[in-house]
Amino acid sequence: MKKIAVVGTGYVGLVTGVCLAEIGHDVTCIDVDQEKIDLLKSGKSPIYEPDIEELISKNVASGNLRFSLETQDAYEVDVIYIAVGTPQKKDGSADLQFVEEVAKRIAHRVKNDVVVVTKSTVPVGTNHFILKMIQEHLQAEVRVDIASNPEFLREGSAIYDSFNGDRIVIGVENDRAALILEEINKPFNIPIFKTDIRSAELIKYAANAFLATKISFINEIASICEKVGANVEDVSMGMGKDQRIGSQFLNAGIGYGGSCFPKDTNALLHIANEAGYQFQILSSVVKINETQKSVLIKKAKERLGTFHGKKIALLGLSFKPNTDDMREAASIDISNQLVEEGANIIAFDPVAKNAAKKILHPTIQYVDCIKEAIQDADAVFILTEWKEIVHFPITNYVKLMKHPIIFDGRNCYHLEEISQHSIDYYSIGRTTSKGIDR
Ligand SMILES: NC(=O)c1ccc[n+]([C@@H]2O[C@H](COP(=O)([O-])OP(=O)(O)OC[C@H]3O[C@@H](n4cnc5c(N)ncnc54)[C@H](O)[C@@H]3O)[C@@H](O)[C@H]2O)c1
Ligand SMILES: O=c1ccn([C@@H]2O[C@H](COP(=O)(O)OP(=O)(O)O[C@H]3O[C@H](CO)[C@@H](O)[C@H](O)[C@H]3O)[C@@H](O)[C@H]2O)c(=O)[nH]1
Repeated sequence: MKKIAVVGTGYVGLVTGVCLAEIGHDVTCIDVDQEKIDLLKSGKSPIYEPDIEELISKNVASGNLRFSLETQDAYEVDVIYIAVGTPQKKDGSADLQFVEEVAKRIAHRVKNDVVVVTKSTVPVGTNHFILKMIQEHLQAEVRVDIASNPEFLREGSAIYDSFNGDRIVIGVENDRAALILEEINKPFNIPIFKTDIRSAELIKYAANAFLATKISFINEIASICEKVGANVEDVSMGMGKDQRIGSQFLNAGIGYGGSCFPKDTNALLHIANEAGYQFQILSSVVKINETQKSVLIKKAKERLGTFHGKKIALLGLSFKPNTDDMREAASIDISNQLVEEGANIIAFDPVAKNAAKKILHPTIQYVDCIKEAIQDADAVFILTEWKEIVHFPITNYVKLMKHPIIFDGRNCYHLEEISQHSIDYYSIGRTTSKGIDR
């Protein structure tokens, strides 16, 4: 059992802290955000993530887990994980201000030997920059080792992913740090891949960029499918059955969003550029994703002519299901454009309503059920494949809408089923269904 501090209690820090406590470590989760710490102390999670509140209660009760504002005591540990944000700067590079701040605070606070582990996604060279910052500001005579331990969890299945990951990557430069990291992670029973620090840092960006590439690739195949009358779902299925390709991350849609792919692809382009290399594939991946965000609007404009005065229902607002995260969600650009062109928007999301209210246009109305959203709507846009939307009976669109027109950005419904109903149905990379009586 190790005494661990996790600095930053966002999606990654909170999940990391909770899971490390669950496997028996003594964990203090630290944040500078008083509101978050107060909420966590009351047993509530500031983020929506399946199973997290149960694990928080269980581990707080067992004494393995506690939450703290930034104090001296909180740093009296063997290992400190850095899990603060590394958002995108205007030039596309990663903003390291929070990481730098934490490094300085560690230097001022630590009183015993520690290993500083970076979980945040950071450009190559950042772990060494962190060590330099700590050494420059260190107040006590202690040994500080560093390790890169990039995180691969997905939002919405973060706890599951932490216990079922394909690998744990550890970048180290000495045996002491390697041994401590191996010991900490052993109970997860996940293969550990040990490498040097710079490679570990790059693995994270390369993995996200590759997944983003798969998505942009299938989105381009979807556009070709629409032109040649093929079905992207079958193409994707047929490709994915080849184990060298793999079936995951080949779902065509309205592009990737979220807190990671958009910022990490741009950061990697910046890293490559700084190193004097033009990463051409990745530049295209990013451009294709930008274009993909507008395909639904384009289809809708062709069908409806104008959005002015139209009642449009948006189903699903978060960047993907099972999360309340709105960062880089497709709903942001799409709703902004619809509002700008005079549409009246009624929105439904089973979880992200409150998060959406903070960033979407104030004229948008929110409702708590799909039926209410689509009642008398001129058109429906499906932006997130929440199970509530996927399993919503198709007959309800016919019963409740004036003249059912659906623009589905996530291919939620089977074409065969939808074609049994009087619905105009436009999806991605599949033929348009005009319904039985048209
Ligand atoms: N969200 C994901 O799914 C995911 C997955 C893998 C990796 N990552 C990476 O992990 C990092 C964190 O991402 P996130 O989504 O958890 O971020 P987040 O914005 O949800 O959380 C960051 C937290 O750090 C806190 N913080 C900032 N400065 C601090 C300081 N000086 N001391 C203590 N706390 C401080 C903030 O208050 C916030 O609670 C990023 O580098 C991200 O790229 C994220
Ligand atoms: O076949 C697919 C798969 C995903 N997406 C979209 O891609 C985005 C990202 O999805 P996902 O990867 O499931 O979510 P994240 O939580 O952002 O997780 C990614 O980003 C994290 C942060 O770096 C990494 O840790 C994870 O491994 C990586 O999957 C979402 O908008 C999805 O709708 C598609 O369009 N098609």
